[in-house]
Amino acid sequence: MEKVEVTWHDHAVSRADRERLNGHRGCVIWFTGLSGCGKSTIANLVDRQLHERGVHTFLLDGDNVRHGLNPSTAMLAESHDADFAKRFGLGFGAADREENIRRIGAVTELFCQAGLITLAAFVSPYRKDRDLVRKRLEASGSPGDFIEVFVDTPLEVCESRDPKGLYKKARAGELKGMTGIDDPYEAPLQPEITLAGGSAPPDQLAATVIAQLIERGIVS
Ligand SMILES: Nc1ncnc2c1ncn2[C@@H]1O[C@H](COP(=O)(O)OS(=O)(=O)O)[C@@H](OP(=O)(O)O)[C@H]1O
Ligand SMILES: Nc1ncnc2c1ncn2[C@@H]1O[C@H](COP(=O)(O)OP(=O)(O)O)[C@@H](O)[C@H]1O
Repeated sequence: MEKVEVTWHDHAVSRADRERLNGHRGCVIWFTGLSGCGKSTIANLVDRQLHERGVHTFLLDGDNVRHGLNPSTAMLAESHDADFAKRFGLGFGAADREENIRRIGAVTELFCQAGLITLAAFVSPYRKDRDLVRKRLEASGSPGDFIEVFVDTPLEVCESRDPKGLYKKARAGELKGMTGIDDPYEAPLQPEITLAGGSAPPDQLAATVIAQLIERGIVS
C-alpha cells in the first residue's frame, strides 16, 4: 500500500472563536429515514426558521450531494474517463452508501468546526455508518455534537407519497436496491429525536426539532 505523508495542522482561528462570533455553538442535526419520509421537507423548515432567528446554518441534502460531492459513475463519465468514473462514482450498494455517508460525515465535521448548525438529510440506512459519524464528531468535538433525528414514517405512507416514482419502479422490478423494498433500513436504537412523519404535518415536526434545540441550549 502506498504510504501518504500528511500532517494535521491546528488552525489559528479555533471552533470556540467561531462559535463566539456566531453567538451559538455548532452541531450536526442528522435526519435519517426512508425515501419520502419527510427528511428534506422538515430539514428545510428547520433551516429556514433557524435562519430567520439569526442562527448560522447549512443544509446538506441527499439528492443534491449526489449531484456534486458524491456523483454516480454515469455522471462522472460525462467529464472523466471510464476508469476514473468507475473508481470514484457512487451508487446505492452497501459499500457505496457507506462511503457516501463517510464523506458526508467528514463534511459535517468541518461545518461543525466552522460553528454552523449543520442539517444533514440522508437515507443513511446503516446504523454502523451513522454511529461512525457520531463517534468521529464526538471525538473531534464534544458530546452533543450529533443529534440524530429519526423520521419514522411507515413504508406504506412513503410509498403512497412516492414523489419521484422510485417505489413504483422498484415494485415493477425496474429499480434494484430500493431502501425499504429490497434493501435494508436499520432504524436508530436511541435517536435524540423521533418524529412521527406519517401522522403529523411538517410544520409541527419542525417545531418539535426547534423545541429540542432550545431545550438542549443549542439555540435560545
Ligand atoms: N436505491 C435507492 N434507495 C434509496 N434512495 C434512492 C435509491 N435510488 C435513488 N434514490 C434516491 O437517492 C436519494 C437517497 O440518497 P442518499 O444519499 O440519502 O442515500 S444513502 O444515504 O446513501 O442511502 C433518495 O432521496 P430521498 O427520497 O430524498 O431520500 C432517492 O431520491
Ligand atoms: N409530515 C408530512 N405529512 C404529509 N406530507 C409530507 C410530510 N413530510 C413530507 N411530506 C411530503 O412527502 C413528500 C416527500 O417528502 P420529502 O421531504 O421529499 O422526503 P425525503 O426527503 O425523506 O425523501 C413530499 O411531497 C412532501 O411534501
